[in-house]
Amino acid sequence: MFQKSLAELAKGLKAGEFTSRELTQHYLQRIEDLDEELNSFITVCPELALEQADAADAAIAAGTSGPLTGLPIAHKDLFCTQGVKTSCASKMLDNFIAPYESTVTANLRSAGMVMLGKTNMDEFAMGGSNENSFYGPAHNPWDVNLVPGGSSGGSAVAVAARLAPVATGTDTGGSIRQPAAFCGITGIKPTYGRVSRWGMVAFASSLDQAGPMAQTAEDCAMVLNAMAGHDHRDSTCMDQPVDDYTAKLGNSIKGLKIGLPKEYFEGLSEAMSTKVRAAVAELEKQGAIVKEISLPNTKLAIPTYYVLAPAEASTNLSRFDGVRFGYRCEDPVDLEDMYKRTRGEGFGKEVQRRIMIGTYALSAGYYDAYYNKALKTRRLLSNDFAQALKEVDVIAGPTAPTAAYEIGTQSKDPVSMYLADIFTLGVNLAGLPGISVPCGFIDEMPVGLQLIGRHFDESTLLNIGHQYQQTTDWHKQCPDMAQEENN
Ligand SMILES: NC(=O)C[C@H](N)C(=O)O
Repeated sequence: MFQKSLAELAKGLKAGEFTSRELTQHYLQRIEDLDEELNSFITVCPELALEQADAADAAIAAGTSGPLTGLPIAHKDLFCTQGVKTSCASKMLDNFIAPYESTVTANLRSAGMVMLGKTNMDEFAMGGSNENSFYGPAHNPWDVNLVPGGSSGGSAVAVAARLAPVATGTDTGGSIRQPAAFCGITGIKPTYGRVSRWGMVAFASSLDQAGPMAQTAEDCAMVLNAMAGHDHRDSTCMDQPVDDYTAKLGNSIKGLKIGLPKEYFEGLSEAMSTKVRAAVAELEKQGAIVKEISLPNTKLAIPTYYVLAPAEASTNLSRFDGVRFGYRCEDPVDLEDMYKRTRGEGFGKEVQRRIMIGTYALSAGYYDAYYNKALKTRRLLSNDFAQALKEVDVIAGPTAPTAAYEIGTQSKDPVSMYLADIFTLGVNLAGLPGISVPCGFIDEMPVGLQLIGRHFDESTLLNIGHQYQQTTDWHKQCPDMAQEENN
C-alpha cells in the first residue's frame, strides 16, 4: 500500500479498497518501525491522526468528501499547529505549543487531510543537510550514513522512505528542492506570494515560501491546489486566481522552449551534467525546444542571499527573547542576563552565526556596504531571470551541484555548505517558482532536475514534471527499506 502515489491512494480510498483509518494506521506503523533509524519526525500524533481519519471516513460515507479527504500528510515542524508542538527543530521552541493554526495546515485540514505528525528540519530552516537540528540529524533512506539535504530534510525522508505519501516543506533558498533531489522525490517551491506564510515561523520574510513534497508531480499538483490562494492575514500573499494544477497536467509540451543557462554547467561535474542533459533530452524527445541561455549574474546569488537572508533572520528572530514564549534560561540575575543566556543557550551555532552576520550587515556603519548593496545585486539577478524568461518558457538545470554526502563531512565548514545552494538561491531572490524532479542516480544516490518558471506559472512546471514522469521511472524507484518485500 505504501508504494502507491497520493493519486493512487486517493483512487483506492474512493473505491472503498481501504478506509482512511486503515491507511493512517498503516503509515503510523511504518513510522514506528522505521523512524528510529531515520529520525524524520520530531512529533508523531497517532491519536489526533486517527480521529481525523475517522472524520474523513464519515465524510466519504456521507458523500461530502473532496479529492484529498482522508489522505495522510506530514508537516514540516515550522508550521504552527494548534495544540501540537511546533519546535522549528530548536531548543528555543522545544516547549512551544502554538495557540493557532497556520493557513497552510488549516487549508489542508479543511481539505480533509490527516496529519501524521511534524517533521525534522534544520533549526529555523537554516541549513542544507538537516544536521542543524536540536533533535539530531535526519538520515537519508538511500544510505543512512548520508544527509537527506535540508532544511526540509525530515519531510523528504518521510516521503522517500514511504512513511508519508506527501509532506509540506518550506523553501527560502532551496529547502524544498534540494532535499527532494537528495532523496529522489518531487518538490515544488511556488512563486513568492502564491501560498500564505501566516503561521509559518519566519526565517527570511522576503524569500520564504511553502510547498508540497511528494513522489510525483501529479501528487504535488493535488496538494498545491489546496495550499495555494489568497490570505488577507499575509500581506505578501497575492490576490490572484489559483490555477487548477491537476487539470493542466495533460498538456503536451510540444513547442515549449527550455533554456539551459551556460553558467549552470561551468565547473559542474561530468556526472551531474550528463544526468541533467539526459533529462532535458527526454523533454526534447517529447517536442520541447532546447536552447542555451545566459544568466550572467549567477555568481552573485550566494553572496546576495547570505547577506539578505541573515539580515532578515536577525530581525525576525529577535522575538525569541525568553519573555513571552519558548525557552528561558534558569535563574537570570537581571534582564540583560536573561536575554543573553536565553538566546545563547536556546539557539544552535548556525542560527547564532546568521543572527550575528545579519546584525552586522544591518548595522549603521555597514548597511550601505552590505545590505543595500545586496538589494541591488538581487535586482540584477531578478533582471537576468526576467530577460531569460522572455526568450524561453522555462529554465532547466541541476537542483544541486552534487548528490547527498556523508553526515558530518561538511558541517564544520559553513561556507562550503552555502556554496552548494548556487542553483536554488537565485530562484527565491527573484520570487520565481521552481520544481525538482528525480532524474537519475550518481553513485547510487538520487539527483534532481530543476525547472524554473515564470511568476505564477506553477502549472507549466508541474505539467513538464508530469510529462517527464510518464516516460521515465526515476520517481518510482525507492530505497531498500521502502521495498514491499522487506516489510
Ligand atoms: N532555508 C533554505 O532554503 C536553505 C538554505 N540552504 C539556507 O540555509 O538558508
